[in-house]
Amino acid sequence: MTESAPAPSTSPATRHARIHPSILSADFVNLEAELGRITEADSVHVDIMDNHFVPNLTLGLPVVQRIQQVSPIPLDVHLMIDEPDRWAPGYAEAGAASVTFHAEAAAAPVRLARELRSLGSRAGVALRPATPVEPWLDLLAEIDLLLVMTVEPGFGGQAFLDVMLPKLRRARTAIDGSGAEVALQVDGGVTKETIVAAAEAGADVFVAGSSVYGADDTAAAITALREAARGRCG
Ligand SMILES: O=C(CO)[C@H](O)[C@H](O)COP(=O)(O)O
Repeated sequence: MTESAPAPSTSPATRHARIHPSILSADFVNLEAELGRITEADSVHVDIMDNHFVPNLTLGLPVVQRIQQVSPIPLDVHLMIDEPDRWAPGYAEAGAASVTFHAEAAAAPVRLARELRSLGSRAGVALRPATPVEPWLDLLAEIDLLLVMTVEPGFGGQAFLDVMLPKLRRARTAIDGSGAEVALQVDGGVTKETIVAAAEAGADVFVAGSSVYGADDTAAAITALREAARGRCG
């Protein structure tokens, strides 16, 4: 089993950009080799789509269990599925470092987050662009990761929605005020240009699909993202 990455710091002085390439943009026929292209990353972001919650279908638990066995870096699982209360614990049992479910889909999010933590994963909550962050700010102590989607979930290669920046700023202010150790993740349209505004708005974990896997030199792409965000997070 791959070791979990250390929990992100909430101190602005020590917070640093964490880059999570999304294998949604990888070659699904050669996943092990594709994982080997991103060993400089902090985690690999694994998008699970069920063709119900979003209009796309990707991987399921058996594939994630196998990825967990061969991945040189921790797994950051993002569940874009209905009924996460039923399915998410399986991904934690598989050894994922973090399991993020959608706020819009969970029936009992606090109970689910507690279950994921009890199974050894960090618990994340994801918000579609139109989902307000405010109801979740009282629950920060119950989660380890808040994912603000910067595209409509479902597909890679979309443009970053900069109208999400105020939501990120409000989330950052609340996280810093809460004292809770909660990573603030953005996903969708992250490039070495858009990462600057996202980092300045308070994000500290960046999911990047096309901008990493679309590059010939994935290591250089990861480094360029990290450098672009350096010193700006929070
Ligand atoms: O969750 C996702 C889509 O729902 C993907 O992780 C995201 O879109 C990454 O792809 P890109 O960086 O190309 O936008």
